Amino acid sequence: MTGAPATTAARPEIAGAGRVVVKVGSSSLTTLPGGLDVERLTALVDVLAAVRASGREVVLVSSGAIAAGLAPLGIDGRPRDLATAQAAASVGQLRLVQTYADAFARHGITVGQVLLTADDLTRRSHYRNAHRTVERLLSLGVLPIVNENDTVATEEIRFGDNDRLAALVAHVAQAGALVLLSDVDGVYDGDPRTGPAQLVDTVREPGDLAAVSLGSASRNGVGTGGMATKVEAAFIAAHAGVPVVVTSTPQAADALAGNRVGTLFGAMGRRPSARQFWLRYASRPRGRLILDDGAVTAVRERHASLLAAGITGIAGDFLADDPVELVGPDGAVVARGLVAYDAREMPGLLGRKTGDLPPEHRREVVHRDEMVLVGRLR
Ligand SMILES: Nc1ncnc2c1ncn2[C@@H]1O[C@H](COP(=O)(O)OP(=O)(O)O)[C@@H](O)[C@H]1O
Ligand SMILES: N[C@@H](CCC(=O)OP(=O)(O)O)C(=O)O
Repeated sequence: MTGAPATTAARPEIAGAGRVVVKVGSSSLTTLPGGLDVERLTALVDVLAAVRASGREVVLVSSGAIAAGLAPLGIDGRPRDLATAQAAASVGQLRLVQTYADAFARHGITVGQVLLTADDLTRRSHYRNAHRTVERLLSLGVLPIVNENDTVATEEIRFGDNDRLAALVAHVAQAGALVLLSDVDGVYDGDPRTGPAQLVDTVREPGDLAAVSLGSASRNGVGTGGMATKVEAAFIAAHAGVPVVVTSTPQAADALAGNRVGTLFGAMGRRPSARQFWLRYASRPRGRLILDDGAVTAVRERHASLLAAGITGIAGDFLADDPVELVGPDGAVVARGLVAYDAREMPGLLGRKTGDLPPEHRREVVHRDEMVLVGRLR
């Protein structure tokens, strides 16, 4: 059931998206003293149920597990230590999905819980698995509700914020649009809490936000990233060819109908292959290859494969097929790619011309098809 009806909406790229990922932040689902705000959650469910009834598919990325666990545990304010946050998430996630399940059931919609750790998207095989699961849930008519698996995620392996998770899910789910819902109705040219600010209507390229200052998270202290993580997530999705609207939760229906609310980030590139997207945004590099100036130019300007002759050093304990960063002599990251050798094989290859190497080592160190250039997002 993909494919929304033809539209005359102000933002046809959103209205016409047959599959949408909607992300809602903690600040929209919880009350100031902590605990779930069932009324606001139910209002959002009603909107999403109507979107489903119009024949579109919906994947919901919902924050709120930690915030929803605070009141039942008698904890005041967002916990600073990981173990307490994990305990709160354990209690809160259950309440969160149970409340969603009940509210969606009133519309005859079955929900499925999908809890992801960063490893599920940073490892290529797991990434494919996440894609298959979401696809199957949708084909069965289930509405997937995604969150980070906070109870097991440790500091080092966290996504950190659900905005970025939502951008990755939009790609994993091959969505046509992403809507990021929060307590503020769009991106302003300055933090609206600290003074008068103007809503940005549309962002077509990163330069459109060059002069914008993006402050910290919301007033009630339950959100994590503030507008900065939303903008970064919006750019990730937009660069992957997925248009994004950043707006407030009460404007969800308008945003999904393609009406002119919030801030639209137009698609900023063709949809990359799953492998390219994963390499660029989701993979976790296991090491670094240091390139000389000639290799930087060859990789960046001619999109050439990386040969041993242009590598001056390595760092990290990677294995063949692991993702690594390609960095210039100044330490700036130029590209990411899948390396063709184990780190322990590399010292004997560095700086040597391909013809001088033994036959088993005459292949590229990183093939151009296994490489993506890394530019600045904004
Ligand atoms: N330039 C800006 N435009 C809009 N909002 C901003 C900006 N800078 C900071 N903010 C703040 O970001 C907050 C939203 O982020 P956050 O609290 O993380 O939300 P959520 O919990 O919904 O993910 C808003 O309350 C807003 O005050
Ligand atoms: N996974 C965490 C949410 C982390 C997060 O990004 O929160 P938010 O900034 O409110 O979207 C939770 O469910 O509490």
